[in-house]
This record gives sequence, structure tokens and C-alpha cells, in this order.
Amino acid sequence: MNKNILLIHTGGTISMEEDHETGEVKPGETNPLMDHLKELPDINLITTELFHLPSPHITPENMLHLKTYIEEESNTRHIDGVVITHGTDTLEETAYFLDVTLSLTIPVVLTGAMRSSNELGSDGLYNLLSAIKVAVADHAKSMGVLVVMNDEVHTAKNVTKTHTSNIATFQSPQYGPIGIVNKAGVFFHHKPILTRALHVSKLNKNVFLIKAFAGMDSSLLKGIEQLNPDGLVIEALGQGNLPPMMLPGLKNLLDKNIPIVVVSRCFNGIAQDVYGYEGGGRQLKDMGLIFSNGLNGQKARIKLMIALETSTEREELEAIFST
Ligand SMILES: NC(=O)C[C@H](N)C(=O)O
Repeated sequence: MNKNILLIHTGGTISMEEDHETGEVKPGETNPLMDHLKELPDINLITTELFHLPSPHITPENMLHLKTYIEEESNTRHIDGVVITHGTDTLEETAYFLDVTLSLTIPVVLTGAMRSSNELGSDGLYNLLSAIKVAVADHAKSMGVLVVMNDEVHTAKNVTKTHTSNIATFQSPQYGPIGIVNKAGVFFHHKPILTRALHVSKLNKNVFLIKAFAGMDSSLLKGIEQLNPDGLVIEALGQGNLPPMMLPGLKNLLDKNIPIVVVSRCFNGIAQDVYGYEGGGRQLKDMGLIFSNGLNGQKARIKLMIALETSTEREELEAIFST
């Protein structure tokens, strides 16, 4: 029996064209991907263009709309897998949002391209075909949301964009890809640890993300306090430490019950409360900052936005960030 694959285009370079005279790459009136892949053996593609946006234009509202659309479609007809094309700049945020909020067992796969559709060596159509191969694979079920690019399969939780232009840009710093796609098929070499989906029906919380630097003081924190934040994520130094001059600003935010999540600005590893000096992770944890389990800043921000729709209690937020 043919497999039904829901193919959702949202935009990105994979849907753009290069102007060969000016070198500019941008979305055109129509999406060139809509003309491709009209027929594939043994597959019914149910294609829709939900957005036609460069991914820096994608908002949390767009992510929520995409999630709702996938749920509605999979509730009203038989779908064997979902493929989403997306710009690469914020692809990991949308992928992670879906991973945290969807509770589907069918494969949900995001892909994109680093070279637009009419460029020499364009990787879009190839990545799209690889993503469809994963979406139809029975053994890709119950793997959480996946990202397929450049012959590799990554988990939404670990994958991140690491290079501005290279087609091998998507990497999973913590554990590497979980599988590969090649001419012979789709092969997994480890299984992700899945967590229960978090419920979300709106996404309105005002959550900021800042990066720590040597000599940082409380001035940015004071500025954030003026903006009525619901939460803050800080990409801290090393294992999760901050310059001591930030402590008064952190205390003010905590006194106002603004949750603060600590991740590391390091590319790899987990933030933890190891250091006992002033501004060290141990002191930050004792003050009430929440340590996240290996997420990067942009994903921790998405998770905090989702979590805050359910609870503002520190213990509950801590439990959510420990998984
Ligand atoms: N390669 C890409 O898709 C990058 C593009 N700026 C986007 O995210 O829409």
C-alpha cells in the first residue's frame, strides 16, 4: 500500500532562487519546490505551503500554527509521516518546539538547504528526497522529531547549525547524528531518549536570551527588568558560571520571581553547579537559577516559553529542565 506523506513547505533557502545577475538569494512569487516531486513510487505526497518565509521571519506563533496543522491533519486522515521544509537559520528552534510539544509516533522530519534551488550544487531536492526516505521508514517511528540534512539524521534536541554556508552545517555536538541516509536506505546507530510531550495552546511569554562575557555587569539585566520579562535564559561561561558583577542584577530578577535558566555558551557539554567561587555555578544554583540539561540557548528559550504556559513554580520548571 502507498504511504501518505504530509509535505509541508514553510520557506527558507530550499524554496528560494538566486538572481544570477546580482547574486541575491530571496523568495520569489512562487515556491520552486511546489513544481518538483509530483510523483514518487509508492508514496502519496500531500503537499501544502503553510508559509513562504525566510526562517529569520519565523515566529513562535508560526511554530504553534505548524504544530496545530500537523495534529489536525493527522487526526483527520491517515498520515504515515510528515516532512517539513524550513530555512536553516531557525530550523533547530522549530524542530525542537515540535519535538517538545507533539506526541505522535509517526516520523516527523525537518529538512532545508544551504544552496538555493537554481544554484550549482543545490542541496535542496536531494535533502528533501532523503527526508522523505526517513519519513516512510517504519524504523524511524517513535524517534522524536528528526532533522535530515547532508545524508545524516539528527535529533531535534541535539542538532544545531554550526556553519554559515557549508552544506554539512548541521551537527549534533553532544552525541553526533543518530543515523545516516544513503542509496541503500536509512540506518540508525542509536536511539534517542524520549520525554513526555508538554502541552501548549498559546505561546505568549516574554522570554529573553543573553550571552555572558568576561567582565559583564548587571546593566543588561537591569535593562531586561524594565521590559517586564516572564523569563530569562543566560548562556553562561564554561560549566555554568557568571561574572560576580552580574549577581545584583540576577538577585533583583529573582526577587521579582522571574525564572532564570542557565545554559553554557560552550558548543558542547552540560551546564552544572560545580564551581563554589563567587558567581560560580554552585552559588547560582543556591540563589535559585535553573540549570538546563545540555540544551543550547535558543532551545532553552523555546522550552522556557512552553514551560511557563503551564507553571511558574521553580520546582516544576526545574523538573522540566532536568529531562
Ligand atoms: N539556508 C537557509 O535556509 C538560510 C536562510 N537564511 C533561511 O533560514 O531562510
